[in-house]
Amino acid sequence: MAFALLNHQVIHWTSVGPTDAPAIVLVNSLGTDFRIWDDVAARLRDRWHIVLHDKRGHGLSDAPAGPYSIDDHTDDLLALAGHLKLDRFALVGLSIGGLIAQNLALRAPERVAALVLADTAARIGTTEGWNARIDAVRSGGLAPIADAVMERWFTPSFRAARPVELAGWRNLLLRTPPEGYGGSCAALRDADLTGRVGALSVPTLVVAGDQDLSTPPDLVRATADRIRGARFETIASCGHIPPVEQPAALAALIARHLEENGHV
Ligand SMILES: O=C(O)CCC(=O)CC(=O)O
Repeated sequence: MAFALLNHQVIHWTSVGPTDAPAIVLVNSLGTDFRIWDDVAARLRDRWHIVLHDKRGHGLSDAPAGPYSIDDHTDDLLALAGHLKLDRFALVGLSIGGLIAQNLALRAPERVAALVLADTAARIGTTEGWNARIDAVRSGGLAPIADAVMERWFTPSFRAARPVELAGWRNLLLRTPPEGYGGSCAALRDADLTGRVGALSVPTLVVAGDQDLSTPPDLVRATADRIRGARFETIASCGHIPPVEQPAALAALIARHLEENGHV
């Protein structure tokens, strides 16, 4: 693991796999850090250079006072790519990470060889919903929302069969700084790329967990329908966090998309 000072923030990052292989940048979701990608990275690291980071407000990165914007998160990611001298890379974004990925691919399409958007949309949630979540976290921290979040992240069968892992991922959520979590909720509240995703020019795969309650498959598919040439796939027996619940299926979809688009 490593740290870099980017846009005046300490950003925690790591990479695995051969540094001379084509790069994949994985961008994580709200209330998580880059450990959610461990089981996906393990499946891809023989063939690709995998770059991971904790977005601001999360993990071991700085959590400056919010609100943040999708452009702030995108600026941090572009700065990390510059720091690592990554001219061109595949970009895989989960949920808010998918919004960051869409935004980066719109701002710097020449940098993005291929795009995978997982459990995300051009617009996620409502202003009222995000403001309520920001208020809840500001007054009570993460604990009061944690059980409801776990029900959206993971299917009932995962929660029943893997209670110890569930407790661990709940701990990850609980340890997210409230300022960082709320700051990124504001970024979600203020981001609406609906009118812009039609301009995406990068080969795009859009993926949804079939039981995702945060970004349900119909919402995810609606964004895929706006992106020229995008392919839409669902992952069976999966909630909002496929890299944890169905890493093999997600890794296989990513690998196939990159192979089909020559990023090998
Ligand atoms: O996961 C994200 O990045 C945002 C979507 C969300 O609200 C997740 C959740 O249900 O808590």
